[in-house]
Amino acid sequence: MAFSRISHKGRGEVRIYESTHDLSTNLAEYIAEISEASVKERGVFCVALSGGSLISMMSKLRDTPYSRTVDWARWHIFWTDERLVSKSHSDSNYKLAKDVLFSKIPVYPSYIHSINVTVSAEEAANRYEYAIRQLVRKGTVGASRISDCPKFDLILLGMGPDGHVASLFPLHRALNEKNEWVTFLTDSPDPPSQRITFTLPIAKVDAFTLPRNPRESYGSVLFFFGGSLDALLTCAIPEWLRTGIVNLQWKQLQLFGKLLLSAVYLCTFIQVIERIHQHLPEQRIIHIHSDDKL
Ligand SMILES: O=C1O[C@H](COP(=O)(O)O)[C@@H](O)[C@H](O)[C@H]1O
Repeated sequence: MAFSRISHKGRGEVRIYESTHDLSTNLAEYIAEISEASVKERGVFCVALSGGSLISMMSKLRDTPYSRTVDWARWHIFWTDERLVSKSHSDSNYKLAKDVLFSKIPVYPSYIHSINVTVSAEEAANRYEYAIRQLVRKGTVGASRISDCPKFDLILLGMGPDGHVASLFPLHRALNEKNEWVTFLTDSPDPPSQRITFTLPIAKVDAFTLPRNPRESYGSVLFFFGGSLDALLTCAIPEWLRTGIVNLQWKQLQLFGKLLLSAVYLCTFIQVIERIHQHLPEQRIIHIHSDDKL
């Protein structure tokens, strides 16, 4: 299987695959290995999943040998984020994972820890955090040795085209949440607007993908605060101001704005990465970032 590795000074590595097929084959193998090791060590395997393209990349787990060899009855499944829609809605991360995976493999229904979407987003976040706290207390979910955080055996995160992971969006205030494990959004930049998400202290990042198209990504700085600066700049400057300025001035303003935003992003990025690195060796988190987004 062809893939190249980039190591990050003992802080995990990036694997770049030549095809989605190779990536999903290797991902299934990796998940099965971590599951086996966790069950051996702790008697259970606690995995947190995002929604999106990640789920189809996990679909090889339904096939042999995994359908027979994985100890499915020991799996506890969590969601890194959820959209506040009914569980039968096509936007539901729960529905996606259930349709593609969990209706096809013998996991215990009571070990599927989905997010309650019948209450307000705030209430749903509080209840989910409470449920996780109870499981940490019982020892089902591991506890961090260095922070007041749960330690899942594995967290699998996709990444949206704008660089969002779980429902943590670039520059959104949910990124500043330091105390809660789970928070909520009522103004998600991507619909649906109401979402529940793991916060940055839990959804730490240990793989760094360097986007291959520098024009779109503005280099590695935008790994987490990803996306197009043009789009962000357009959001940041009100319409009345943009239309009130002649084209030439607008070009200069764009350049100035880009420089300013780049500086702000760089500072914020460094801070976030420093914070993430404080916790890195503790928890396995895999980022899936497919190139066709770039
Ligand atoms: O909105 C979401 O998007 C991200 C990324 O999805 P992808 O299809 O672009 O990989 C997903 O990880 C997250 O769970 C979901 O709520």
